[in-house]
Amino acid sequence: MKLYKYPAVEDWKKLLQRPSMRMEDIEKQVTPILKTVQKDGDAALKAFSLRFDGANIDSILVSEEEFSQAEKDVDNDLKESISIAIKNVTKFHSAQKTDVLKVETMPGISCWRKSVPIQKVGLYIPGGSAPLFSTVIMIGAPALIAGCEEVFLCTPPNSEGKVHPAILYAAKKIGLTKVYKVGGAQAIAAMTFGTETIPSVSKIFGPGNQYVTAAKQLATKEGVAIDMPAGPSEVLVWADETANPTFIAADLLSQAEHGPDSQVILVSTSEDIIQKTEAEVEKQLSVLPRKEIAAKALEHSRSFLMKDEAEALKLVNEYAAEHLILSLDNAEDVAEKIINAGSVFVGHYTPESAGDYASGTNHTLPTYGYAKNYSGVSLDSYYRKITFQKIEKEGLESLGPHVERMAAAEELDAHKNAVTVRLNALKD
Ligand SMILES: NC(=O)c1ccc[n+]([C@@H]2O[C@H](COP(=O)([O-])OP(=O)(O)OC[C@H]3O[C@@H](n4cnc5c(N)ncnc54)[C@H](O)[C@@H]3O)[C@@H](O)[C@H]2O)c1
Ligand SMILES: N[C@H](CO)Cc1c[nH]c[nH+]1
Ligand SMILES: [Zn+2]
Repeated sequence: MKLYKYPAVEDWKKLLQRPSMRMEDIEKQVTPILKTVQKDGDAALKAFSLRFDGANIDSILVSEEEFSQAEKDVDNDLKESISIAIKNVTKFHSAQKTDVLKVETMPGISCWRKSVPIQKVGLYIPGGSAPLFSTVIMIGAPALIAGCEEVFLCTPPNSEGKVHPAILYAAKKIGLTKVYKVGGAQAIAAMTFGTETIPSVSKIFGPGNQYVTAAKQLATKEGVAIDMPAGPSEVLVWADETANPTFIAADLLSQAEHGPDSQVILVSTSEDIIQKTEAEVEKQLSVLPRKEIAAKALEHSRSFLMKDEAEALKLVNEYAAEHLILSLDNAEDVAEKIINAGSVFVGHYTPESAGDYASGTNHTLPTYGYAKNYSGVSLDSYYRKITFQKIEKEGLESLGPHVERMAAAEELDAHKNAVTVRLNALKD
């Protein structure tokens, strides 16, 4: 991790850049995949699975037998942990339900807003470099809590054409039994256009690599909604002199190990903490099974020595990290001042991994600085909010003349007439 001491504000934008490929370059690779799936359907899905995953797929839909085998292959300890994760995620997301909001804006005029679940949603579960069964819980459980009618998931097969048993186990455990063996941009294309086997959906959820994320963004041009751009994982740790370098190094490596295009950032006003953390990162990295992946991510990761807390706060908000860890003595106070982040982990004993798996918050979060304008997945992501209104006769009598006047001023006589004919009827 390269260290930048007291970086000048005018250099921040460049120094805080993510390592991802340029969108135009990825689009060039992804667009032909989308077009081919739109044209050739299942045949294209099978061909891309062979090309990108080395898998020969017979049936794209996971069978009952595969689910039963998965049940046997997942050990009881892991089943217990999955249950706890489901319980906490369900508890946090169920609490996000809101009542119908009804307001009488004037006597005789009622306006209300109701959350209505999106009917057809497709979930993408990453599986290229690690089988992220925790994502099944994160984006599957809220879909069911919200009451979405059709919910299914797509995930890449391994080279034997199989889906990891924990993905199938977690899916069945939360009540999802339609799983399609297809990954990457081709899965996003299938959920966008539909194929012989996979139905098209109204909204696509789920994180993924740069190809998946670019495909999701392109899917929006076809009228499909997406949760958000949730690409390669990132974490920013802001640590003061009370932080423990062993903890911080572990947190940084936890996201660096996701992929070579992940990025981790350390911010501190203490050079001593930065140096000790760098040493710990080297030590812990050397024994990590995924050390090659993590080492690549560290090549474009950075440490920033800042002159004071105010400057550090500005830099942290400018980066808009997917995950922000506040390893600070006054972490709770600082948390109040965070305006750009996907999810914030407050205090020395809040590892980011807890949120990845089981504390209750959602791990599907905006990356690449999109935390400036997008939220992570929550129960709300599965609803549309529909507004309603009912106007009684007395309400129209008091509001109607104002609407007539405004419509006339906009020179929209038909709008005005829709009120006038009713007011005239009331006078008769
Ligand atoms: N932001 C979030 O909320 C969040 C959450 C979990 C994971 N993630 C990220 O998700 C990503 C998962 O990535 P992954 O690769 O392990 O799995 P993945 O399932 O996203 O992607 C695997 C697929 O990528 C496609 N692919 C691979 N190389 C390709 C190429 N050259 N051209 C076109 N397509 C290609 C293949 O079809 C393959 O099936 C990681 O970057 C991880 O950090 C993000
Ligand atoms: N850190 C990822 C989100 O960026 C989520 C995850 C799943 N499993 C492990 N981690
Ligand atoms: Zn993670």
